[in-house]
Amino acid sequence: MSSSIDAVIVTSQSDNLALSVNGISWHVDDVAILADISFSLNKKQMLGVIGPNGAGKSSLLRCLYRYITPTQGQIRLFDQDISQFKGKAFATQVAVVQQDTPQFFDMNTSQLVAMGLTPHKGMFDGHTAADNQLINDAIQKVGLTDKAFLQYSQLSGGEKQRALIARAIVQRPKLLILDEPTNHLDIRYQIQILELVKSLGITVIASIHDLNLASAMCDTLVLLNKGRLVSQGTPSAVLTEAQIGKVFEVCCEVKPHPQHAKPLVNYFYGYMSHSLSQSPFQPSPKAEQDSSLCDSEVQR
Ligand SMILES: Nc1ncnc2c1ncn2[C@@H]1O[C@H](COP(=O)(O)OP(=O)(O)OP(=O)(O)O)[C@@H](O)[C@H]1O
Repeated sequence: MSSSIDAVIVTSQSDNLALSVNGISWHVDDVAILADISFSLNKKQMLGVIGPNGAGKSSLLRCLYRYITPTQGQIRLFDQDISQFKGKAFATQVAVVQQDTPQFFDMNTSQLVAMGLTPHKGMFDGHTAADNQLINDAIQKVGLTDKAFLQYSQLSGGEKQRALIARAIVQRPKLLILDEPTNHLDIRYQIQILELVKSLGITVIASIHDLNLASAMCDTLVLLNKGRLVSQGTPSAVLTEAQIGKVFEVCCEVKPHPQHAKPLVNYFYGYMSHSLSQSPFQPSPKAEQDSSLCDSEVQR
């Protein structure tokens, strides 16, 4: 009796799983860029990948979208090993907005966004009215309607980024992977673009440097350091003062955000890691009074 109930529960959990990463490592010349990383992600959740420069965020995302093949371990997407997907089938499931936007496409914004239709089309298929509607809607969602017929090369860095996100929207993936999508964006578009991708109702994985943005927008976070997974869980579980202090070597306090109550990180200036040069700032009086605000290894 109890075993049949267990079986039902196990089935429903795996049905809800978008991605499972099991013990992946990636070595280059015997150097472990990623080491023994495991985590899972439910469907329609937004996962933020965070960590300092060089932590392995882009390398992990590249494994997920098959740009690189892990040396060890397995990645399953919608309960299928990602290595078993045919190229076009994978492109109907997964869209990617990479960190380094290509500087030159000899096409205008609308033509670039239309490229998102490619995995869904045969070689001689033209655009239908519904396709054109999809393209125009995506361009409007990222705020580029007035730049729809401007050459891609003439867009600003942030506009290029938004055009590439519109292309990914048109691709209608089940999983959207974004490598530092907010890199070139001003604060309005950082919030707007992440709210937009969240509103698509699909599974999203994004590497994000801004911990407060990651906290506000993501359901779950993966914290990497030196190629290893330090922590995975809700923003409250991952973004603790101790963990941020240790991994990023900064001094901070974490409080509930006044609007959404998820962690809000306030950084203190004047505390430097031993490896860095003298800070131009003095420790804040509040931080100085309360030594618990700083990890002892970080505090001078
Ligand atoms: N093809 C490669 N060959 C050798 N080393 C590599 C390669 N790709 C990445 N690395 C190294 O792996 C480490 C992790 O790089 P990665 O780009 O994944 O980090 P990241 O967390 O995305 O960093 P950032 O926040 O600076 O973008 C870095 O030290 C990088 O130099």
